Amino acid sequence: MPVLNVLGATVSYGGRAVVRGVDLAVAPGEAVALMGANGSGKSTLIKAVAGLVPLAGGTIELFGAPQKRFRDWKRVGYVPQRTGAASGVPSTAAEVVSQGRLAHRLLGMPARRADRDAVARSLAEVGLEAHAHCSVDTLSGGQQQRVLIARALATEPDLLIMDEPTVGVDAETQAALAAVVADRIDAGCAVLLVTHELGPLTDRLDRAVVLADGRVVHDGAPPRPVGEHADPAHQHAHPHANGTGGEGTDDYWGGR
Ligand SMILES: Nc1ncnc2c1ncn2[C@@H]1O[C@H](COP(=O)(O)OP(=O)(O)OP(=O)(O)O)[C@@H](O)[C@H]1O
Repeated sequence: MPVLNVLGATVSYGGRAVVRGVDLAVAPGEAVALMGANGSGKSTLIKAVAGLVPLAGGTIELFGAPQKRFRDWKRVGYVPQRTGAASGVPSTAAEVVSQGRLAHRLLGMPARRADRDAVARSLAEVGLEAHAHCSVDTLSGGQQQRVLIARALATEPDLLIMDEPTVGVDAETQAALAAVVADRIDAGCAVLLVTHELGPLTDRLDRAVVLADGRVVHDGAPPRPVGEHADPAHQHAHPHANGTGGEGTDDYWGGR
């Protein structure tokens, strides 16, 4: 049974469909990259999976349950895109990461030792144990991004959904975070990762799903960086940018 099964999903903003009839299944322990040009609908699709935007059509099942009836959100960790962890309300890194434990706690009950341990462990995993009691608005953008990753890890999810989690994070830290996620994959956690770059987690990906204009145009082997795409300094051309070639096109996918 897939941990995630998206069938014919359509999402519209103001009557404009930006995700159009997407099918996407993720098996237990599978690591899937969701790729495609800017504006192709990647973030919108995973927000729909996380229950943050409604479907205009199709269905989403989580762990075999229709999303509408799904209540076991502690099995799902979500790292949003580059919003920053600072909310305007002063919160420490540990407080933000504690949000990842809310679904584990009984209503109105204080954090138990298991909750506190999970928060401390997750902060350590992203290398921020020394910053636990710092207000997140005093942290750098990359550190704030790591706080959001720690929050999702603290959930101890069986499905980890991440929207470009390492944007603004330096290469060394990206490699460390990839190792943390790889450990979770080894422990049986499924991963759905929105990414533009073939980063240090590439070797651990089982599949890549590519969207173009809200539709799936590839579902299969992850791309292998070849030629100029292998160069980290290469600027990927996006179809939206110049009307030709780019990620999510036949050009990028070797003329399939
Ligand atoms: N809240 C919103 N209201 C209206 N339109 C939106 C909203 N969010 C996204 N869109 C539009 O929906 C389309 C898909 O956006 P989405 O953010 O899902 O793309 P993406 O593939 O994640 O892009 P990127 O790689 O730039 O993050 C875009 O045209 C975007 O402008």
